[in-house]
Amino acid sequence: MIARRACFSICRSHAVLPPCSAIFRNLNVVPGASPCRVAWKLRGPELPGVCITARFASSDRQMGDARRPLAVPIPDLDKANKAELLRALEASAGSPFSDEPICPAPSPMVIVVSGPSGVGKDAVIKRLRELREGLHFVVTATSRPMRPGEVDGKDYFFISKEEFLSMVEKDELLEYALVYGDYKGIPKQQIREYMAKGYDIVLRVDIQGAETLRGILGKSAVFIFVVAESELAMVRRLVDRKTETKDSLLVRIKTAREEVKSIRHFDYVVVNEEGKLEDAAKLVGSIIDAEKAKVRQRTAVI
Ligand SMILES: Nc1ncnc2c1ncn2[C@@H]1O[C@H](COP(=O)(O)OP(=O)(O)OP(=O)(O)O)[C@@H](O)[C@H]1O
Repeated sequence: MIARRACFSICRSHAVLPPCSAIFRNLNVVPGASPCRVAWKLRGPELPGVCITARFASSDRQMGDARRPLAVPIPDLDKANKAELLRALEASAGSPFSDEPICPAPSPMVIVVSGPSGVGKDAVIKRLRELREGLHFVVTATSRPMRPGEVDGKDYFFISKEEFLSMVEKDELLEYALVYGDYKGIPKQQIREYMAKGYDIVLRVDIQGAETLRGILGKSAVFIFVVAESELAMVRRLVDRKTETKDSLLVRIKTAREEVKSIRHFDYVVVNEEGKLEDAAKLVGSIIDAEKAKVRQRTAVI
């Protein structure tokens, strides 16, 4: 490969040919042989991969006949062996075929998942986690008490109000808010660390958090709004979850009615229908795939 590149760059530099007789001598090729035949000799096993093609394009120009088409025989497609055919095609195309990727790998992206309380954001994310690799789900820091079944460091980092405020002071949070009396915030360090490792980042925030993040990240992140198929379904889920008091339930329902209006600020909406959690999680996965296939990628810098 190195030899190929070196040779190709010599050709591109339009090096004057007389010194090439020395090159020919080293390569055991008789100067004066027809360009085409020399090309074939040099592509033999003694010099695997050396690109002669481009050099002869240059040699032709040096000979003052740039318009003369290169006489490179392309063997019959159905008879030639593949390696021979590729070499002939390379010769005719004028430069070696690169096996470098045509498009660079997409850079890690930030996906913000939001929606009213009780629509199933956590449930969708949990399923997506099982379905897809290469995603890092940022663990939010919160000052709220742990719910039964939750695990510190997995569901949230459960910290005291004082610890939370100290993180705010040190500018260690990308975004934070006081939600229903408790602090919730996104640690920056975690995002940086995982983006550096090539992971896509999923942030799960409430509507207020999504608004703040839109101000910080703008178009550099993808914003997905999760909803239930109806208000009734959303309230049922909240009731069935049995995590709220009567009062907090009412606050969440009133807030949710307002929050649905902000749907227009998002890039995508995912309807998480009753009993169709799998479909909702897969749809989020498809959105990520579609974003990765975009010609103009979003590039978030945290
Ligand atoms: N598609 C679905 N069908 C039926 N139940 C669901 C579905 N999605 C989620 N749920 C259930 O609805 C309840 C609320 O879901 P979840 O806790 O994920 O909501 P959330 O949007 O994260 O809420 P919050 O913002 O209050 O934390 C949970 O008990 C969950 O198991």
